Amino acid sequence: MAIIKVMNNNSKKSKIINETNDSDVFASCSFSSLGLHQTLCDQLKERLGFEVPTQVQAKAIPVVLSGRHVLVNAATGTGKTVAYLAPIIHQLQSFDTRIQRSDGTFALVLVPTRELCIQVYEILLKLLHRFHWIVPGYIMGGENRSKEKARLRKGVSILIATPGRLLDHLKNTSSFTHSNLRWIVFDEADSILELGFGKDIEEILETLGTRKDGSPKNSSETSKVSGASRQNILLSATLNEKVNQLAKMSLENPVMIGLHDPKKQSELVRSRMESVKNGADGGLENHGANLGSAVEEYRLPVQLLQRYIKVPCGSRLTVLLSVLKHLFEGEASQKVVVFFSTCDAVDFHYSLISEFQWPPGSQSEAEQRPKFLKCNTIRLHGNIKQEDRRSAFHAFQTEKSALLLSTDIAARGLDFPKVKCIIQYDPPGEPTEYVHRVGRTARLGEKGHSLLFLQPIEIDYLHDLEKHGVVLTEYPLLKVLDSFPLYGLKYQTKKFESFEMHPWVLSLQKALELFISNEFTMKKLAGSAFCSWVRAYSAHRGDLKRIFVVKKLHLGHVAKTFALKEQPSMVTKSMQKQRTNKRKRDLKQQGAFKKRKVFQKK
Ligand SMILES: Nc1ncnc2c1ncn2[C@@H]1O[C@H](COP(=O)(O)OP(=O)(O)OP(=O)(O)O)[C@@H](O)[C@H]1O
Repeated sequence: MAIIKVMNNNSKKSKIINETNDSDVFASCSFSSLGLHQTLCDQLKERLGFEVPTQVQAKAIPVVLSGRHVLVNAATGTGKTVAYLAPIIHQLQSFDTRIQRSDGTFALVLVPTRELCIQVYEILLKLLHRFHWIVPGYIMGGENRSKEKARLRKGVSILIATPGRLLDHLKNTSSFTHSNLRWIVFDEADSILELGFGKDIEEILETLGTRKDGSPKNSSETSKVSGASRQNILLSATLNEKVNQLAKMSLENPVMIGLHDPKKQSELVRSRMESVKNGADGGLENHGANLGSAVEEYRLPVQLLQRYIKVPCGSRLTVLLSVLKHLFEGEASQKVVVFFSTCDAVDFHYSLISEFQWPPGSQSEAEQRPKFLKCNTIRLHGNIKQEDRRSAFHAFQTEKSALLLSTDIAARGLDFPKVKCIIQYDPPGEPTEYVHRVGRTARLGEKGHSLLFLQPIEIDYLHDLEKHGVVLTEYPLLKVLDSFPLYGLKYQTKKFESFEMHPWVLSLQKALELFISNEFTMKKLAGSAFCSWVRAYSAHRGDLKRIFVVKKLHLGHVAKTFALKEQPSMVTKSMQKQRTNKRKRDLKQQGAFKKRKVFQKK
């Protein structure tokens, strides 16, 4: 019963991670006492400023050093990256014969996004400063393939990769040596499958010959680490069926770290017993992980203040802008992330925030009027060019005060220092997504707060979160709205039937609509954002369709959230597109295209 033993040991050694004070976040031991080489401990201190390990590092490092397969489940921002990088580096530097570039790749770290790829690579670079013979590298979508090929040909000892690009090189780069591969790490394990990389992962594991038994595919291949078998490591802040799937696919008799609360343990045992009873299993020791199907209780940092804003659809935009204004005017250095459901929505809000001025006035005084929001605004999403994505990511990392508008690209694993507030303007999909999004703040014991926007018709989402032990309180919106001065108008009464009737909201909405209607480019952006937002809303899956019901939306009110006076005709638009396509097809068939070209040349 190795799994249970380890979990019992862990629960004796440490307290639950989600506490606020340092002694609960950090372990009372040193990195060297965990068995790490002194030079590596020095690097952790000098390059990263890490004096002592976090609780999860203290638990995971010895287990990774032992060579067992591991599943680490720990809250966001608890230091999971170093928990696997440090022991891998320790092992690599300790080989009797120094490894060489020509030995190829020893460790592979799979991550779901390009930004996370760069982030892990940068930490790795720092840790390897004094181990120059261990070569770090990364391969990911959007980068130059031939340059990557050249790097792989020369040899990369520790390779960080996104799954699609890795598979591409496994198939097409014959000089990519991986016969010495000893570690495969799945960072943000649940997300890798959620983002649709499932097939790629199966193929990767098949190609690398490491489905569970860990033996290299070709036993005749000489291995630098002969005798040592493959070790697979899975890390995630949330557990769900996807992690279960990946664990079953890749882990053999794993040690579970973080699954130490009694509820999870008994779930694990129960689901194991059921499998045994059904004849599908032989016992706890000999099989892959199974996390059971019970509803998982999420572990969020307790210092995280979680609130929701219940706001009618038509007032969402004005409320968002007001809350942001309140935050940025309240504190000199403020770092906020706002999550949107689509790239178009990010683009629209980015342009709006960058250009909208306040108080409203005539065109002639436009140059003197200040911006409504005085903050450095950055945007990040998948349709931005790779170089711009990279610089946006770095800009938000280094800025002391900034606003990041992003899709879920920024939800997983990204470590932006000092983020104080997370706003989920468009609600997340699965509750796990909620956890990862809010996990960008309140990291490693720091303070942070989060705001979830919900329309009155969506309020049941709170019950879904409650099932996972996540309880939110209501944000004092009225107090915030009342704090804004109105130009020329006075608040008649403090009681409004709905926020839509609040004088501040009314005047701001009017100014926004005027601004959009006068700016052709903005109107176009708003139209595209509206269409993609409705499409994303209707794409909610499974159980969430019960809460996010597109038919219950008043599209006129949705238009108001993009400061449009009326809804753009999505139907007409798509019909027009269909008609144009059909006309083109017909013309092509008749050879009319050619004739027209000849005619034009004349
Ligand atoms: N031992 C340590 N001492 C001080 N700071 C640390 C230590 N370990 C990690 N950190 C810092 O804690 C933060 C969170 O670390 P990391 O990104 O590895 O967390 P994570 O658990 O992987 O989070 P997520 O689940 O969001 O991916 C980072 O800023 C990192 O630099």
